[in-house]
Amino acid sequence: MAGPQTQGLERGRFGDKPAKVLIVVAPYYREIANQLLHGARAEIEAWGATHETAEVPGALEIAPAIGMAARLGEFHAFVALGCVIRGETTHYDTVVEESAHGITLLGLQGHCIGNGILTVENEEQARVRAEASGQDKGGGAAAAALHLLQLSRRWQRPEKKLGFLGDRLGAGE
Ligand SMILES: Nc1c(NC[C@H](O)[C@H](O)[C@H](O)CO)[nH]c(=O)[nH]c1=O
Ligand SMILES: CC(=O)[C@@H](O)COP(=O)(O)O
Repeated sequence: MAGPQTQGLERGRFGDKPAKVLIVVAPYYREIANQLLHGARAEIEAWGATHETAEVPGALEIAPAIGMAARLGEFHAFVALGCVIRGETTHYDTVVEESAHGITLLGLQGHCIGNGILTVENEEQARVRAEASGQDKGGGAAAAALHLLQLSRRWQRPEKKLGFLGDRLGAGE
């Protein structure tokens, strides 16, 4: 399993209805993006979930794209993939901070999102972190998103599924 081994949460299939994951990738550095995608897709499939992929121009567009897709209600979890490499100006700081901030805001709205946007000094640092056979940050981001989905499903109260009837029956009190 990619990423930190979260205690008590193992890869679990999501019942008979596989989870549907949207990967939003910014292929600003195409080869790095491909490595991240490879790791993320392998991890999602290991969880018994399905995936679709959407490309955006750069890391700053990832959170807006996820926000648009989340409003469709078609996907259960999201994975953000990209690579930001420091240049000569302070633009790096803007791209790094705002791309992460946008993802955090969406997560705080209850969306299950894993952040696999690399923020590095050079392409070698990116390569080591992107390779599925290396640090596999793409797989780690996918695992994080699916852990959040697993938690959300664990915490869903049965009466919530019953709706009005559950409230009337006082379930869960
Ligand atoms: N420098 C990098 C960027 N910059 C582009 C921005 O993300 C954005 O697409 C642009 O400002 C238009 O809104 N993006 C990356 O993903 N990686 C970089 O290193
Ligand atoms: C992360 C960036 O925005 C950076 O690649 C842009 O490079 P520069 O700061 O040299 O314009």
